[in-house]
Amino acid sequence: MTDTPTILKKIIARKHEEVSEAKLARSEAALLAVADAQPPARGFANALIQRIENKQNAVIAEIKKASPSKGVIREDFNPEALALSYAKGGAACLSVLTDKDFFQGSNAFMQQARDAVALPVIRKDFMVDSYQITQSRALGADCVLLIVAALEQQQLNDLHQQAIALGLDVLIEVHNAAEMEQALMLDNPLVGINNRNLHTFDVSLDTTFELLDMVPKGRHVITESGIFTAADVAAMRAKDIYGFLVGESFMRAPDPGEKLAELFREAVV
Ligand SMILES: O=C(O)c1ccccc1NCC(=O)[C@H](O)[C@H](O)COP(=O)(O)O
Repeated sequence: MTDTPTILKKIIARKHEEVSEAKLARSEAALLAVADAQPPARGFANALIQRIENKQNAVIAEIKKASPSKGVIREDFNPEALALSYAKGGAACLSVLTDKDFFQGSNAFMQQARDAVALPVIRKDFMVDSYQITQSRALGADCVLLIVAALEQQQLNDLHQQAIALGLDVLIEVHNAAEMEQALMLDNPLVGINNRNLHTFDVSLDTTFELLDMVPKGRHVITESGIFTAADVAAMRAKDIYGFLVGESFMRAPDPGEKLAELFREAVV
């Protein structure tokens, strides 16, 4: 594990408590039976890669009510309506925050969004235990996020292997060069570069630009956080980055899907 920022430490500590509580309510074996009965996942990575390889914008549109850095972002919050709006606006995939204590999310939000549209969905949460991977599949997620800063290398390997075995795709998230090296040890097509510094909450798109050269052919970059303008999108596209994960900018707009279409249409160069 790299130097863990305070907020991440707090979130991780809470996640361990949540997992212990959840295990008392339902065993992992019981959850596995539910996971095994799920229909095949929707192909999160494929939906992105098809677009990226054609130099088309591949947008993961995020459903996020609140965050530790910004507090409440959107009062008028209906996951089903937001998913429909994003599908209409041209999203490739959805991201739904399921963490309750720090993001005011819920597992039900993810299921409501997924049921409303045909788009693949990533369960956006902080994975620290195999229980959560099984739980994600049981809840109907198509992909999970693994944050390198939150895991030891062995845990990262194990959770990744488990997710793939369950039919889930994985987005591996990094913030710096050391984490990128750790991420690249795994055979995984999607690498998320998060532009948000979790120590200070500062956001700099330079994080993506600085780490880009480390990414070998065959891996696909998703730039995460801090995309607000058509110029931001154009700057990424100029560096051959076509994968985007965007939350706040859409969530603050009256019609998030319309905002998506506007931001990414204008930016096509
Ligand atoms: O958003 C936060 O404040 C935050 C704090 C601590 C850990 C993670 C955090 N955000 C999760 C995300 O990765 C973003 O929701 C996602 O990249 C979208 O970012 P944005 O477009 O800036 O909302």
